[in-house]
Parts: sequence; structure tokens; C-alpha cells
Amino acid sequence: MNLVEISRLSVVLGQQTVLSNVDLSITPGEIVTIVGPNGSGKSTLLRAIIGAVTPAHGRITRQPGLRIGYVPQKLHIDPTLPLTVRRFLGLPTPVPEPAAQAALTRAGAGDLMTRPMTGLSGGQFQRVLLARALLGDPQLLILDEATQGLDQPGSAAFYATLETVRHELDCAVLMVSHELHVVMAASDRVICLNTHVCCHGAPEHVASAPEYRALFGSGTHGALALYRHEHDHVHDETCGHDHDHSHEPAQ
Ligand SMILES: Nc1ncnc2c1ncn2[C@@H]1O[C@H](COP(=O)(O)OP(=O)(O)OP(=O)(O)O)[C@@H](O)[C@H]1O
Repeated sequence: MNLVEISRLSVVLGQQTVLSNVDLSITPGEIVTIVGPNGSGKSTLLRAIIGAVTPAHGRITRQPGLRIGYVPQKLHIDPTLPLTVRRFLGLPTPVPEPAAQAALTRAGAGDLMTRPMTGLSGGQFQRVLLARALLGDPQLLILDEATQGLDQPGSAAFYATLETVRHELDCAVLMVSHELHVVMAASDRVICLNTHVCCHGAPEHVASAPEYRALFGSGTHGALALYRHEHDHVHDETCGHDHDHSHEPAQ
């Protein structure tokens, strides 16, 4: 059974139709990336999936009891608020110390437990947000531009952690990112969103689709091919693992 099934979803915010007739399903264990220009409805789609936005039309069906971990795009914490990482992880539901430590360690932030939230670097902050999303042992991890503001090494390290986490938890990942060449190469499926779904499918398929190129140009395709080559080469040499990318459609 699909973890999430979205059928003809439309969302209206204020006077604006932000999402129109979106179909999407997420199956267990897959990595799905949503790309699209600013204001194209990516965050709104994620927020609709977690139930924070009400559809105007259409249906969102979640597998009964589905455990979702959500890493938001932005989280502002007032600098005057004395909030340690430990206390932050216990909001709104207190968690036992060992569970908090395990989540932090898994997110690559095992040494940050006693630090004040407002003293963290951008990369550390994102890892704490990831740890918080992992507390509930999610079957679906949703990340909204989780590497926004990180430098290239920080971003690459974050994605490496995410890959490890996914293998350990065997969870599906649905994420929004603007780092097209890296994220598209690491995804099973890509959804190109511009209020409606412009195109979708395996990364190679989307990168060469006219709708995608109209939005992003053709530069990413070259970067994607390069990354793919290196990526597959490394896999061939180190573990012989066949990185199988599904060609299933979005619906
Ligand atoms: N609460 C709101 N009320 C009214 N309009 C909103 C609200 N939230 C978002 N919007 C509008 O909905 C549209 C889609 O916003 P959304 O944040 O989903 O886009 P996005 O693709 O995630 O953009 P970005 O890449 O810039 O993060 C935008 O035009 C935005 O201004």
C-alpha cells in the first residue's frame, strides 16, 4: 500500500490557487524530490501532506497510522529564549534522554545535546531539526529545503547523513530542494511542480523534459549526467550495488 496517495489536490491560499489538480503517490522506501521555481507551491504541497494546509479540492490519503517526520524550511527561535537542544527535542512531547541522544547521534549531532539552540551553526541547526524529525521513527521523512543556507560541503555532508538515515530506518523520503544536480541524481523520482505537476518520473526523464527545461534550462542535465557517471562508478568499484532508479510515473 502507498504511504501517501494524493488525488486531484487543489489548494487556495487567500485569493490564489497555489496547487491545482496535483496527483502524487509515495511508496515505502523511495526517495522523491520536488523541484520547481520559487512560489510554485512546493512547501504548500508538503504542508498539505502533513495536514497543516486544508485542500480546496481533491483528496490526500495517508496509510493508517503513518509516522511522518517533518523538517521545515525555516524555524525562527527568538535569541532571548533560553532553549537547549535537549529541551527543544522535548517540544511539544517530552522524550526520554536515550531516545533524544540516539536521534541526535543518527543525525550527526551527537555532541550538541546541551548546547543552546541559538548558538548553533546553520548546519548544526539543520541536523537538530533532522534529529527531531527522527524521534518518532518515521516511515516517511519530509524535508523542505533542508540544506538552505549551508555551504557546499555542509550540504553534501547533510545529504550523506540523510542517505545513511534512510538506509537505517528504511523510510521513504520526500524532499524539496533547489540543488538540482545533486538531488535529482540521488532521487528515485522527481516531480517538477509549477502549481500543477509539469512533469515527473526518473531524474533523467525529467531533466530532458521540455517542461522542465523551460523552467530550468538544460544546464542541469549535463551536471546530472556527470554526477551519475561518478556516482555509478563509485558504486561499481566499492560495493557493486546497482543503483536502480524506478521509471514509475508519479500517479
Ligand atoms: N499563508 C499563505 N497565505 C497566502 N498565500 C500564501 C501563504 N503561504 C504561501 N502562499 C503563497 O503560495 C504560493 C506558493 O508558496 P510556497 O511556499 O508553497 O512555494 P514554494 O514553491 O515552496 O516557494 P519557495 O521555493 O520560494 O520556497 C506563493 O505565491 C506564496 O506567496
